[in-house]
Formats: sequence, structure tokens, C-alpha cells
Amino acid sequence: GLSPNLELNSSARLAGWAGKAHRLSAEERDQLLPNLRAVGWNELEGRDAIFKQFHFKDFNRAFGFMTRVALQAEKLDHHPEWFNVYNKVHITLSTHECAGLSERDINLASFIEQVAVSMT
Ligand SMILES: C[C@H](O)[C@H](O)[C@H]1CNC2=NC(N)=NC(=O)C2=N1
Repeated sequence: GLSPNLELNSSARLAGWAGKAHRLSAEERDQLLPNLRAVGWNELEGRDAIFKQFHFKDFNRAFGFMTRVALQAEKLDHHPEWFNVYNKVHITLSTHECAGLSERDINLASFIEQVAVSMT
């Protein structure tokens, strides 16, 4: 079958880790950001990151959401910057390694959307 190296790369991709992170190019942004913009994610001004505010019914829903996201973030080794008060959760995603927006942020944002849909 595949060489061990290709299989390793393939496993890494399935696990959500695709080698060294690079800042998304303009073309990659044009392709990847519209879906996230459509559900409320926006690029920050003055910093290469994306941001969204979530509102839940109560603190229990908000913290349940955060717990699910936290466990996945640890699996991906990619963690949100976030702020919670009662039923509100504000999330910023960026990648330290490349000092900007990478595919890792897009992947985590997509997962966060799936969790949010199941919590609202
Ligand atoms: C050492 C560890 O792999 C890195 O610090 C990880 C951890 N979580 C992270 N989270 C985010 N959002 N960006 C990163 O670049 C990042 N890097």
C-alpha cells in the first residue's frame, strides 16, 4: 500500500493535525471563510483571527458547550481564547505558531459550530 510516511501523514490529517501551520493565503480565505461568515464568524480588525459570540439559554448550556469544545481542543492541541459570562461565550481563534489564521482555526470553528447547533 502506501509508504509509511504517507500513511502517517494521512493519519495526522484525520486527527486534524496537518504539519506546520501556515497563515491562510487570500485564495484559501476566499474559499474557507464564507461558510463561517454565514454563521456569524468574522475576522477581527487589527489582528489576524476570527471571532464569534454565542448566546445560550442558560449557564448550564453555555458551560456544557465549553466542556465539549475544551475536550476536542485538547485532542486537536488547538485551543480557543474565550470569555464567558452566564449564558454568553465569546470565542477568538488564531494560531500562535504562524501568528495568524490557519487551517487549524477553520477546523476548530467547524467543530464548534457542530457543538453549538446541538446545544441550542
Ligand atoms: C505547544 C503546543 O502544541 C502549542 O502551544 C499549541 C497549543 N494550543 C494552541 N492553540 C491555538 N489556538 N493556537 C496555537 O498555536 C496553539 N498551539
